[in-house]
Amino acid sequence: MRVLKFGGSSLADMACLKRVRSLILNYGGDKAVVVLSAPGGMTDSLVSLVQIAEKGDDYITQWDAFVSRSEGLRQEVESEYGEVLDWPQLGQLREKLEGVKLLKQCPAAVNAYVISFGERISVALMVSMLKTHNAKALDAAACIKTNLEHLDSEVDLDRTKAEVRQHINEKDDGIFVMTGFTGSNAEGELTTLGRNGSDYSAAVMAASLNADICQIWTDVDGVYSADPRLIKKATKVERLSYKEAMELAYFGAKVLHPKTILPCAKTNVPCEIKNTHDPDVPGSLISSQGGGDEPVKALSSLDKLAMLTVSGPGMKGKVGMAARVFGALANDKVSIVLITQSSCEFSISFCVYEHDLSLALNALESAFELETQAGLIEPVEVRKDLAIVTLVGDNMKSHKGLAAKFFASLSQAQVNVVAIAQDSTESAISAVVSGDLCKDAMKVCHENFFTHVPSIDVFLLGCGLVGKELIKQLEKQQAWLANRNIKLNLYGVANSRQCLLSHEGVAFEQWESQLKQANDGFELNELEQFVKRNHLINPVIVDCSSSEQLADQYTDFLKAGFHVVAANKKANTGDMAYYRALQQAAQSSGRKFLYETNVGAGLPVLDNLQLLFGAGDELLSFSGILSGSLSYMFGAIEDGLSLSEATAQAKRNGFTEPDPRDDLSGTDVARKLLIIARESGLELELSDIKVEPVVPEQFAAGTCVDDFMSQLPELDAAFADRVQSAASEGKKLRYVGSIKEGICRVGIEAVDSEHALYDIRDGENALAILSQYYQPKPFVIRGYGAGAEVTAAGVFADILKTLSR
Ligand SMILES: NC(=O)C1=CN([C@@H]2O[C@H](COP(=O)(O)OP(=O)(O)OC[C@H]3O[C@@H](n4cnc5c(N)ncnc54)[C@H](OP(=O)(O)O)[C@@H]3O)[C@@H](O)[C@H]2O)C=CC1
Ligand SMILES: N[C@@H](CC=O)C(=O)O
Repeated sequence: MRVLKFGGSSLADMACLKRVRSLILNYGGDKAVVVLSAPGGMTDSLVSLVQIAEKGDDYITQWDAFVSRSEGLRQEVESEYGEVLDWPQLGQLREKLEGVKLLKQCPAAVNAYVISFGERISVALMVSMLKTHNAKALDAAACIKTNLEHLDSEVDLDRTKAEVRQHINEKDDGIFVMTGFTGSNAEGELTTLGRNGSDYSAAVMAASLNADICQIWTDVDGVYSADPRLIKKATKVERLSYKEAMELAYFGAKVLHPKTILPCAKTNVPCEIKNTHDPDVPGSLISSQGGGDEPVKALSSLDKLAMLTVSGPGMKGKVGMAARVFGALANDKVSIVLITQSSCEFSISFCVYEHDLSLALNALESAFELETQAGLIEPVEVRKDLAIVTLVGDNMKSHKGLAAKFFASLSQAQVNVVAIAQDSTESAISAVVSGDLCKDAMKVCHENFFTHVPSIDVFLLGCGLVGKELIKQLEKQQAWLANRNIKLNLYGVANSRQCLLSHEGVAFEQWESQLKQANDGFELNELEQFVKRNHLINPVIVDCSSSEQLADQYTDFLKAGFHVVAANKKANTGDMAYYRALQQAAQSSGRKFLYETNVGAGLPVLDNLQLLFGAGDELLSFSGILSGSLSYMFGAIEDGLSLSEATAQAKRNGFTEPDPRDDLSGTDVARKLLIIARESGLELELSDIKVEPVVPEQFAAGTCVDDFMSQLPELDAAFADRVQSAASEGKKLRYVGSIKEGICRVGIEAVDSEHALYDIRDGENALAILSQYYQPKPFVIRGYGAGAEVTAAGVFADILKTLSR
């Protein structure tokens, strides 16, 4: 014997009904009980008719639509399969609705009658469609026995078993078609099993008949690792235990009615979820064996919850307080979703559905009226808009560290945990979180437990030389990233005037033209809204501008939950208080502030220094060439170029700062030296760095870049003389930064062929770090220290570092 249940979406129209007919014939075998829901959307129409009638309003438009849909289905069936017998009496239904309208109220028994009408229509249609196969209608009211409640009633399994066996005996073959969602009480009155209760009807029938299987046919392939509407990457779970299925159904897996599993579990009947539209795809099988070694099977979430906390001195050590709290709620039929209690017994917190909140508050108010007056119980504390995220898996008990991973994931998603609960069998861990963060929590947990494809969500500010090259590299590396299971999305690009944000991700081939059409410039608020709306969990602001105004906002970026990756050196060379504030903001927000390219462009300078200092090393002294453009220019001048020609060439090569005066004034090198000094623990300001500029200070002041470049030839002769005079002594000029005994200097040095920096030219940087661990020979880093490619590559590497803990 098999039990097959078809939901409303599988019965929505004639095409669906015909598909279900053939599924019954293919999957039902010789002997099957088929349980049917109402045609999709029909129960909603009936509920709405009751609501309109209860207000005493005219419902004729809705009624006509209901009749036309029902009669339309009947005509279609009759034209192909002959007369539909036992067609439900629409006239009687109308009479009931008229009564409701007149009285402006709908007794529960009448309500049950009206809202269960759709199932009767489905059964009448299907029995007719299967009359050639001798299908018989089975009266659910005669079989399924419930408690006295008319709505949302509970099935009495023992009585039902006895009744079912009266109607179907072991020897009977054939197809029995039964209405889902309904039963009858001890008074013989019609009852309903709660919305979507047809699954429950099917499970009860399967249990009563000790069926071989209970198949729930629906519009999805099975139970998913998370709700696929929330998590696009959710995957089907092929095998589950009854317990896993129950936890999932209870905590929000919409594919299963929470009450469905218990009857099957009690009688050890396997339950299979199958897709009506894709029957060949294997479904999810729920059985006592469960299956699979994975410690975590799925994640579920439940929203629209409120948490109530009952507390006060009268709670402590008082026997029976919990019983009174929950007794009061049970009396008023408030369902409790989750409970936690503090170990000091001072308070009990629990979650209820928001629609039950006022009922719960009233119940508690009357139960504890006297204690509240006496100050023994505090007024009940309420938190609304909450959700529960639950991790489910029978094998969790044999794996350590899953709870830690769960809570680390929530923290990674910047989600605060309001309360937690774990069942003693360790097959479910739940966290109560703010409702608006539920999707973020689900996304990160799903990523960490199932897909293992972490995402990085980039917003690029500044798309000049370095920024543009970065976009090229991001595009080029997409396949490399995909191979390593990393999803790197570029969600926004901005220049100083415009900001392009795209929900689908900025198209690599079109970003320039699209940015041109964007209206306003970058605003942090807008970016925050964008991240919220799109539930992005690893947002990174990448600053490839040289804007001071952006650098001043980094602490706000970090506090707003963004990682910050900066090629821009202005933030780290602001005043010392801001430098400290940045480190502090990164630490307290749990977000990263990364700026490897601030010194040596793509060379691994700062990372190495931080690791060395972290391991207890101390800087003794530093000396090096820190400017790629000056390294290039000084070499080019040795080869015969003038200062102005060499500067223009360095600019064309992308080695100079956006304003080359920053290089020639020594400011850019001073900034880098200051950053090295600060990283090594010196508390200095930019003004503390002693700077000898390449060009006189007054020469650079006041003019714009173009004027400066056109006036620069005035200095060519004097500079050529200086280079020449060094050469006559066998020396070369190098622009060197040094730290000795806490004093930082940058300036031109003439070095001979024995000097380590003699050969450093063509854009190369060289850094010699003499430290406690690296002496008497220093730790040396050498390589190209400027240029769009190496810098963008360094920025890219920083972006990838946001994934590491
Ligand atoms: N070149 C190199 O080798 C290295 C450079 N760097 C650093 O990289 C940064 C970028 O250099 P580079 O690419 O040459 O500079 P560019 O001048 O080529 O590009 C700067 C970009 O920043 C944009 N921008 C300016 N202000 C803002 C703002 N408020 N909001 C958003 N965008 C803004 C500009 O927009 P618009 O066009 O509208 O002005 C432009 O797109 C600099 O800070 C530099 O010090 C670091 C290491 C090495
Ligand atoms: N202008 C800078 C670029 C890197 O920071 C340089 O020349 O080194």
